[in-house]
Amino acid sequence: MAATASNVCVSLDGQRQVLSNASLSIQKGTLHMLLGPNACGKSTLLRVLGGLLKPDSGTFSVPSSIGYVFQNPDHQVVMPTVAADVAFGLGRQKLPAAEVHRRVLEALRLVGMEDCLERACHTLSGGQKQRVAIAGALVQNPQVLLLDELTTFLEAGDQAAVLTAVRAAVDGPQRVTALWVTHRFEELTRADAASFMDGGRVQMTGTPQNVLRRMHRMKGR
Ligand SMILES: Nc1ncnc2c1ncn2[C@@H]1O[C@H](COP(=O)(O)OP(=O)(O)OP(=O)(O)O)[C@@H](O)[C@H]1O
Repeated sequence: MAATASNVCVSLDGQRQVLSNASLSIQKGTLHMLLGPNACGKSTLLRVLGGLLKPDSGTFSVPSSIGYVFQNPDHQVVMPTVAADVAFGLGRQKLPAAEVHRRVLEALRLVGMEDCLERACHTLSGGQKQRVAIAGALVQNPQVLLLDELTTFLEAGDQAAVLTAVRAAVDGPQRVTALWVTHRFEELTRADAASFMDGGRVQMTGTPQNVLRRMHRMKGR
């Protein structure tokens, strides 16, 4: 498994339980989608896996190299040009300039943005910016990508391009594992597996088709 959570409990405000024995297993090299109603705890579980929030109890296991991409790329794409932004994450590694260029280009190729190296970030569409944010995570060679509602603000064309970029990272030579939180049922068609959360715990994990069926049954009740 690339990432697991086992009986994770989190209470915020010192009392209300947001995660209640949440358990999840993500297979290596898969795109795994996490769905569920508003406020059921999806982002909180992602934050635990990303090491941003310490659970009250339970255990979790993720590799040391994780990339995290959030809903709003404006919070993550901070440099003036695409190349500078993607290279930003490599800054601490003090790599030779040629190596930085090679890795930036490779990451941009994966997300289909290699022709935009010198573009000013403020001229990009929302979806292009989101793909630059994904490249910024990929350039650091993560084993796992944690992706929180990447397409909420995007139109259909941009949404499809972002999904294709993540699929390329999962299917490419790096064989990245991706955990993708979404509200959009249509995105499930691009997933390898899915989990449905409700009430602070994972209620079901299975094929995207089975999870979709279960969600439709619940809606019909
Ligand atoms: N820092 C915080 N302090 C207090 N409550 C919080 C905090 N972060 C999240 N919550 C609450 O925890 C619950 C779960 O939030 P979370 O963001 O994990 O849900 P979600 O399933 O991702 O929701 P959505 O689909 O609406 O983004 C919500 O009731 C939310 O208001």
